[in-house]
Amino acid sequence: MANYFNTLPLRLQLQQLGVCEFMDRSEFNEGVKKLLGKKIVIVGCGAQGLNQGLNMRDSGLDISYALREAAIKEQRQSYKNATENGFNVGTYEELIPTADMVCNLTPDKQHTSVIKTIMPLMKQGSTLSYSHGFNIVEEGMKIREDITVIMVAPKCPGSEVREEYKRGFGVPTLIAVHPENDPNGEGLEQAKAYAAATGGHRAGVLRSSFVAEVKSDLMGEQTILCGLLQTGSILSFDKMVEKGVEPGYAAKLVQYGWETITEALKHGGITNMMDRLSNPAKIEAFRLSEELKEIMRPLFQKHMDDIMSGHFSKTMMEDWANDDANLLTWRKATGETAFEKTEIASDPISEQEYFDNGVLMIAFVKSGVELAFETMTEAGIIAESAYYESLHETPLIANTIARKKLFEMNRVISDTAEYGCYLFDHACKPLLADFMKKIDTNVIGKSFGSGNAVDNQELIKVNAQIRNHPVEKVGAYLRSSMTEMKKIV
Ligand SMILES: NC(=O)C1=CN([C@@H]2O[C@H](COP(=O)(O)OP(=O)(O)OC[C@H]3O[C@@H](n4cnc5c(N)ncnc54)[C@H](OP(=O)(O)O)[C@@H]3O)[C@@H](O)[C@H]2O)C=CC1
Ligand SMILES: CC[C@](O)(C(C)=O)C(=O)O
Ligand SMILES: [Mg+2]
Ligand SMILES: [Mg+2]
Repeated sequence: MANYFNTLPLRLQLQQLGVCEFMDRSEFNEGVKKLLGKKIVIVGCGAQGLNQGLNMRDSGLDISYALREAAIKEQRQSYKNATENGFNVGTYEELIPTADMVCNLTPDKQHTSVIKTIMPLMKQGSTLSYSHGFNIVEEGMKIREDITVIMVAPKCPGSEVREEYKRGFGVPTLIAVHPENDPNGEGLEQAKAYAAATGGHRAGVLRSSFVAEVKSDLMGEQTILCGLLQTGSILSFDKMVEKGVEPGYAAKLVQYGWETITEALKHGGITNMMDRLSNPAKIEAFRLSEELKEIMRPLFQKHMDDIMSGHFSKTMMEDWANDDANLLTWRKATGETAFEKTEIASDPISEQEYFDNGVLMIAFVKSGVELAFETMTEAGIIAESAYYESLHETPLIANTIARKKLFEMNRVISDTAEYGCYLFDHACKPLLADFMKKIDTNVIGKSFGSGNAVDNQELIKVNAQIRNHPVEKVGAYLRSSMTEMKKIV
């Protein structure tokens, strides 16, 4: 097999990268009707498998799980996930042959072996679904011509796919039909019904492509969503402790700080997050963010370039072949960091204090969201897709850190995302060494200071630059359709 994207002429590469149509809510008026009564078998009951299955069953669909025999025999966590939630569980041979749709929700590393095992069992004219484009695009997997191949990709960790659904909302979702596999022309209608079944239509659905999804997803997860939140967590915590802030307080400010400050982002963009600061603190956060953008831009561009060329995928697949040696080493090292090992203080921190004492964290979020958006759109990814993959998903990742720090984030995200997160973190921390030397507790751990007096012209200029960033423009438009979005903090 060869990287599918790299086999395309530039004309088609740009065409597939540019597939991105925001789908009006009225396009989902049929709801799940297209899949009602169909046998849907999910392979893999992990972060996405379990939570998508719960949502789809609650939406009225016939869901069961086909697990590998070892998982059933040893009653592994995936088996417990499925059976403890009352789902029918069987082997591939028992369930795949009668399935109308098979959802491959196993780890990306396993896709080629899983598809080779289940494809011969799939009935003529059935449908195969993915939630990430890696196997089709980066590995170039070929699927039997009679099988329809679709993608329904939540721009969200599996746990929050379920939590937002239970709140009566959903998560932004990219849907796609593989152009090489749509024999009956039914792929899009099936993908729409699947997205509605997960609740995605309540947050926003983009008609995308396998290429556009995989290239944007890899970039978002490696940079702003996981990589920079990991780097920012560790650097912010270490700086506070170095400067004498009580470690338990420092750990709590970071663990819950991302969720609190990005809740403001989720509802009102970078503008609203920055408006939660005093004028002097806002100007300082803006200054820090501009400096961070200048330092990190080459790294963001390198990650985008390596994703586009296939170099990232090649590097990660070399680790797959080496029994995930790097992934497991880096996962262990993350668990050994002082931030991860420090017990949080019991004293409460007010919602506003997370803003007042977290100016540096706000600068990290602003710089990372803007840089990821700018780098993706410069590389041909369309603004709506870049928004979902940067600004909107950051709070959803922050929710996982609030639960159990970086351990929880790296547990819930895919192994692919976790690997990319560590790659970024290892490169970014030394890049920010000189920047962090100048950081003091006035921007992380203690209040930036009282008073609100600033120079009018400077404030007007800063406010204009914040409000006029293109991510704010497309965000205001996309959030206007998120009428069921709920408060979390
Ligand atoms: N995690 C996330 O939030 C997101 C993930 N995705 C995509 O969703 C897909 C699933 O990822 P994710 O939910 O993180 O996966 P998880 O690692 O959480 O779960 C994988 C599941 O697959 C099973 N599994 C592992 N190896 C094999 C194998 N060789 N054969 C059969 N089953 C196997 C595991 O069960 P057991 O080991 O017990 O057999 C487990 O149930 C990926 O394509 C990912 O890129 C997309 C968006 C977000
Ligand atoms: C951010 C990581 C992710 O892409 C996701 C939750 O969307 C993943 O692969 O886990
Ligand atoms: Mg993602
Ligand atoms: Mg991903």
